Amino acid sequence: MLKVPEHQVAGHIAKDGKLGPLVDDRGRFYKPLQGDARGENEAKFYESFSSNKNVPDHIRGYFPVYHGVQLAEASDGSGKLPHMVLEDVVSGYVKPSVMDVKIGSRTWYPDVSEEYFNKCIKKDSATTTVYLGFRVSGLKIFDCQESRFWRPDKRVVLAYKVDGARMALRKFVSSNPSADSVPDCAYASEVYGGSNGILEKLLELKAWFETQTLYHFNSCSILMVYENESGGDDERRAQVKLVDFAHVLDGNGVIDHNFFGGLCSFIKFIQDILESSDNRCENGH
Ligand SMILES: O=P(O)(O)O[C@@H]1[C@@H](OP(=O)(O)O)[C@H](OP(=O)(O)O)[C@H](O)[C@H](OP(=O)(O)O)[C@H]1OP(=O)(O)O
Ligand SMILES: Nc1ncnc2c1ncn2[C@@H]1O[C@H](COP(=O)(O)OP(=O)(O)O)[C@@H](O)[C@H]1O
Repeated sequence: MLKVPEHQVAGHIAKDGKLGPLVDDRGRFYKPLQGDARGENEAKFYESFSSNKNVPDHIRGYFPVYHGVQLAEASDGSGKLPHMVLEDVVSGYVKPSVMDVKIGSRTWYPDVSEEYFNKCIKKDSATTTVYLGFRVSGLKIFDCQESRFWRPDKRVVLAYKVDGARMALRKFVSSNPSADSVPDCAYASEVYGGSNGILEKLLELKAWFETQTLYHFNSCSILMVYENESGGDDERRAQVKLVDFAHVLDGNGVIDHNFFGGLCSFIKFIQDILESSDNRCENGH
């Protein structure tokens, strides 16, 4: 039986009779193909990527595993529709904190319709996309002090300016994300830092983007996840995955400078948070 994902933070959501993704209880995420070119384009990307021998193995891990397209009962009650069957990135997490960050200083790309171009330009300038090369698209953080999830309204998230984006990235690794007080960044060193942390993963991705010319990842997001349930091994299981390939184009031998630049800018924000939280620990507060 498919159900609405509990931890989806952005994009089209399967509620109020709308079309959106579903999950099963075996770790799979079913993303419906939208009735326009977007769905087909994304499925085409997954097909191409899965069989592309030029993608290094260590880079594949940054993408959800693709299990093909299957007919499934759509969330909007319209009957059976084709869905891309993907690895559910948050399955197996008990209390995941999740954040979706759309990378790039523009979401439009050559040859889009004037209508789409105008829509993108408007959103890109109203958010931090143009200025920072990324924008926070959605987040849901487990507040360990309050023992509940905290999720700001979508309109609030899309209104973040530079300080808002920085604050969200600090809150993401804090034990007090919903408080009005300063986020404590209590988990920065475990989640962003360390050899299994998010920064290391982003740097590995960056190294690939320095030279890869296979694809241009327009309007694509980095999904960050980690666990808040304290298990025996204290493992945060921090993950970085790229999602949303509805607007990916062939790279045609050209570097994806839009994604690469945004990724570098994003990395700098994470490094700054790590540095400032390290200094706080060293100073004893
Ligand atoms: O429908 P909206 O206004 O929520 O916009 C969607 C965006 O949500 P946002 O408001 O930026 O959080 C959404 O952004 P996210 O995936 O949420 O970052 C997409 O841009 C989506 O367009 P597409 O599927 O990428 O072509 C956008 O969908 P379309 O409006 O293009 O269908
Ligand atoms: N493979 C996945 N596993 C788990 N969650 C996912 C996966 N893909 C997407 N999501 C969730 O769905 C949200 C929207 O995904 P996205 O592919 O951007 O959809 P849309 O095309 O509707 O914008 C993401 O922010 C994330 O929360």
